[in-house]
Amino acid sequence: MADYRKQGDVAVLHANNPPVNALSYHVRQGLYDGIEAAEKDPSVKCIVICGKGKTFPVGADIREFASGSAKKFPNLIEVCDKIEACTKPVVAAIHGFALGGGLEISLGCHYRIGGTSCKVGFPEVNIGVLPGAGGTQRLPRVIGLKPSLDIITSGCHVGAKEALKLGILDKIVQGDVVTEGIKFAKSVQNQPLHGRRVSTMAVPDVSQANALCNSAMAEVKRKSSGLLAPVACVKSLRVAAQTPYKDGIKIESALMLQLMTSGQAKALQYAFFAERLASKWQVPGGASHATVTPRPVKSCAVVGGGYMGSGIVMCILNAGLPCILVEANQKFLDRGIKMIQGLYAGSVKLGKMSEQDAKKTLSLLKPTLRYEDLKDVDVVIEAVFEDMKLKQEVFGKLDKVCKKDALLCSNTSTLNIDKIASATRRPDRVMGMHFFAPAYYMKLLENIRGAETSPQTVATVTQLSVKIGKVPVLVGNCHGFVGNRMMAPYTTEAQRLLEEGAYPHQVDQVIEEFGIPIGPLKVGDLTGLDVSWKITREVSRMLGLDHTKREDVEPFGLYFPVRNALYEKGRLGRKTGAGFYKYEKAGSKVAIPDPLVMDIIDHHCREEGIDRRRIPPQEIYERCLYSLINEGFKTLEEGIAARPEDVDIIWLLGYGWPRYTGGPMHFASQIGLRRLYGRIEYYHNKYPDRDHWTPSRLLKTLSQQEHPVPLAQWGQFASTTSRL
Ligand SMILES: CC(C)(COP(=O)(O)OP(=O)(O)OC[C@H]1O[C@@H](n2cnc3c(N)ncnc32)[C@H](O)[C@@H]1OP(=O)(O)O)[C@@H](O)C(=O)NCCC(=O)NCCSC(=O)CC(=O)CCCCCCCCCCCCC(=O)O
Ligand SMILES: NC(=O)C1=CN([C@@H]2O[C@H](COP(=O)(O)OP(=O)(O)OC[C@H]3O[C@@H](n4cnc5c(N)ncnc54)[C@H](O)[C@@H]3O)[C@@H](O)[C@H]2O)C=CC1
Repeated sequence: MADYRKQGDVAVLHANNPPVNALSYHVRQGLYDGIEAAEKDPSVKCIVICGKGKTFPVGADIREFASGSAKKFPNLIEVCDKIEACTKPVVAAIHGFALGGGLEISLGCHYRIGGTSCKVGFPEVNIGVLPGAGGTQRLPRVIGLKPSLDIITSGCHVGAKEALKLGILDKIVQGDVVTEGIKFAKSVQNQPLHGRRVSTMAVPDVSQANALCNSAMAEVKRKSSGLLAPVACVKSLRVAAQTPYKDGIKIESALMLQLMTSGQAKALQYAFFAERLASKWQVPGGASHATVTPRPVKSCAVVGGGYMGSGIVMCILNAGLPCILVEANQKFLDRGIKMIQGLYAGSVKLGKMSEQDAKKTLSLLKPTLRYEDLKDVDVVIEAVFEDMKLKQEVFGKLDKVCKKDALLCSNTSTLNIDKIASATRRPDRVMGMHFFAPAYYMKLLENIRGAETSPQTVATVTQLSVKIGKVPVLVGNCHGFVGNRMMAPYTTEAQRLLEEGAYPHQVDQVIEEFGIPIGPLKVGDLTGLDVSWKITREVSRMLGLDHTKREDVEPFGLYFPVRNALYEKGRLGRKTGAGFYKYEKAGSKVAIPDPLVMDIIDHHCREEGIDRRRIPPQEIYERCLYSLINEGFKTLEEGIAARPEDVDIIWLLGYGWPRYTGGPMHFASQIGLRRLYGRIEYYHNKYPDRDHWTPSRLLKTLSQQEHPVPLAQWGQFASTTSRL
């Protein structure tokens, strides 16, 4: 797994473990043995380490953390030390990425050169660990403590130019990096190695170590409260400044071992792989990402340039695809274009994009009022108002004007995809593409497969989703799909708690302490109480209910008396400066608990004869989160979600669920399914009229197994009639 070849008097060691040359046991062994062989061979004068295929090694093999193989001899520390101790010059020739253990290997080398587009970094904090093969000890010795703190605690990638400026790279080379590495190695083969072994160097900005580390510690605690890895990184970097390498590495190892076995690291690593699994779809009948070829997409169109549509247009333009935007009238078209131009101007102002690139990107946009202009596009994404009649009208029109193999997609957040598709003569080429707001920023795409959607449509939409920078999750068709469906019991319970004894800030505090950045009632204020009021009215209408009658809507979980009372008083949320909270002024972000709201709630309870009680935080926590999780299990048992990992990715990327718990399903596995089922059954008995407390059959079955069933096997117990 590391190829050894000689080119004249240069030994070239290629890490060879496709696709990203992760440093699994055999690669480490190969590198270790290669250095030993080169050292022993008198004809070898210098050594080049590089990566086969598309990249230099991108780090330790994450899967080996759980299996324990990461510790097996030679572990990565031993490999890096072996390289550094070599008596012949060793040059790292970096192309693609040198991340984590890959960068550590290169810091063990005596020289580092990189291609113009290479990137380096320590992304370990993202998977709950630290650069534990000397990274926290060697990097500050090369570039100083301050930039090391930034790079290691942020996990960000550093481009070649910046890496050269910092001193991580000794040279940037054009052309083939291995050829250049060989040339470079020959040019230094007679240079003394004294001064090139990083572990022997001093940290340059050591005098400021305390001040730098104190401020970095305060910053990581503020930014990522509760996360173990960034704190351990700062601790380990402080040690680098204070102790010789041989002692520092021991402390780094001890911190690494603690992190490796932490629940946070397991959850974050689970999330890493779940995210990569998401785009690997399969549908009943067996067609899958591996068997179906997507159609090429050369151009797109978006119908409706409002809040969502304009963001969707930007995703398409950013991917370098031409996009037509259709609006209902000139006024709204102008508004949409202005919104898009404004966002690009903002990016230019912030230095995220050059003016020239913004201009070039915007030149791909073609605004129009004529549906006929869409006749040649490959994919249309509709983002008009959430109204079935209107969407059917739009799809009917699109079906007439678009070429027959064009795909027609809807950004609906709740509506029935099959009903929308029924307005066309091509239901096999209709799909949901549920973007999250703001669409240009949020990574998640919930792609909804209708009953007649063809596998090739799924393949094409999945490929397009990846091209526009999203993580696509394929789900089945039901009201709210997976994400919004699970949101419903969560927000319902949050509001019902208000009637029983809690106030908005008490509910939100519990949820925010759990790690969801904004509690459900603040979210209510953010989206607008008028919006949720209208949704309740529409859903009630669809179900043939009178939304003003408690007896009608309560059994369907559509009874929100506190929200209604606030709405009727014109408290529509942030935008009016008052909702579940008060705000300094309309549009302000800081939610302030409002005694007036507490009076409204108390008054409502008196009128209804409800004895308010003190609700313990644990009850708030369980009622909001466990009801949501129960619904997640229902999406699995019905085959709406294909895998628990998909449910988790939807909540991690779409709703701000804390990544260090892995997502609602992974979190459930950590609670223990038996215990979870017991609590859900308890609330079901207490609130038998609330359908969302009916325990999921899948959860019940899993909870009754003699031994806990690993999450990856839950699917074997779910429905055989997948609606995906
Ligand atoms: C690199 C990327 C940016 C590439 O992105 P992209 O091209 O989009 O491809 P992907 O789809 O992401 O990936 C393709 C494919 O590869 C898989 N993959 C990627 N990275 C890894 C990996 N690191 N390990 C395993 N597999 C990986 C990915 O899953 C895909 O496969 P698929 O899932 O089948 O589709 C991007 O991939 C990326 O960002 N990757 C992650 C990079 C990363 O996080 N690197 C850091 C890893 S952690 C690390 O390096 C740790 C260390 O620094 C130190 C380890 C020290 C160990 C020492 C332990 C011993 C200490 C104790 C001694 C004391 C003795 C005692 O007392 O016992
Ligand atoms: N707002 C949000 O946070 C999210 C909304 N969605 C969904 O996205 C869709 C759009 O929502 P928003 O962008 O928020 O609404 P919006 O009100 O901001 O924009 C809708 C746009 O559609 C245009 N429009 C209406 N009829 C049209 C027609 N016949 N032809 C062309 N354009 C037409 C309107 O002029 C308006 O600009 C809805 O289905 C909504 O459920 C999905 C995810 C999140």
